[in-house]
Amino acid sequence: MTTDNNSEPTVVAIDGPAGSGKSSVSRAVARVLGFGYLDTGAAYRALAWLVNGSGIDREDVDAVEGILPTFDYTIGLDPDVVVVTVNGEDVTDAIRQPEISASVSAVARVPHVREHLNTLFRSIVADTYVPGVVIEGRDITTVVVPDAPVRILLTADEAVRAARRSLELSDTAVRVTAEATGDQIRARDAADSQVVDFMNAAEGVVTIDSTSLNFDETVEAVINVIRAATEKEQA
Ligand SMILES: Nc1ncnc2c1ncn2[C@@H]1O[C@H](COP(=O)(O)OP(=O)(O)OP(=O)(O)O)[C@@H](O)[C@H]1O
Ligand SMILES: Nc1ccn([C@@H]2O[C@H](COP(=O)(O)O)[C@@H](O)[C@H]2O)c(=O)n1
Repeated sequence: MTTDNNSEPTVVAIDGPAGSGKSSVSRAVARVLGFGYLDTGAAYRALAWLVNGSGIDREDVDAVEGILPTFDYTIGLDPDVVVVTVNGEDVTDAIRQPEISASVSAVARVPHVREHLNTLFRSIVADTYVPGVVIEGRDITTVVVPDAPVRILLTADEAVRAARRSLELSDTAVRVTAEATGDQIRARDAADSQVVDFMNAAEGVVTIDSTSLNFDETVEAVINVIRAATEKEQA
């Protein structure tokens, strides 16, 4: 892929439901293209971690908004090493714990939180020196960078997402059935869908359904969309 060193980074926006492969596929795509990778869900998770640790009631919108000025957040863009810190503390692993997955949607539904984090995401992308950035989440194609040259909705059937996620979890000390994982995915998607639509592609957004694709085929499908869009832009 040709890129101009003096130009803005090529922004690849990817949305999708829980377990659709956004983070793993985006990281792989970023590696292949030499792009940065920005996981926006990590910021919502990190804020939920701070809220939980502060003893704040996460349903208390004023209290959640009130903690934002003390939320000093950093995340790296290197797809090989994603390190997340809050107020200088490394929370990379802590934000992946089940209690954070179960509580993050409450924090993410606060409008002021979303505005605050969206401003942060845009400034991280603007300040980067890499040729491109793959940025993934729930409202990237519609709210964060709706004018991105490449916008993709990555999806897969719910049962397939649950099976993939439960396979991943069964590799760890936590043994979770596909059924229990399916319930968690459904609950989080239902809560998150009340705030943003990531189940239906907005106008101009390309849907990639990986239900019957393996991981490498999905990465290839995303790269093909990026190549087609950037070649069209350069023509
Ligand atoms: N096409 C695919 N074929 C097989 N496995 C896949 C495919 N795409 C993703 N996976 C696997 O599915 C699991 C879930 O993917 P991933 O964590 O990237 O999803 P996600 O959309 O980022 O989820 P969340 O929103 O919950 O963070 C991972 O184990 C990943 O390797
Ligand atoms: N653009 C986004 C990204 C994430 N969220 C919220 O964060 C949660 C965790 O996201 P993961 O991608 O790590 O699963 C997610 O369930 C949403 O509540 C968001 O609102 N917008």
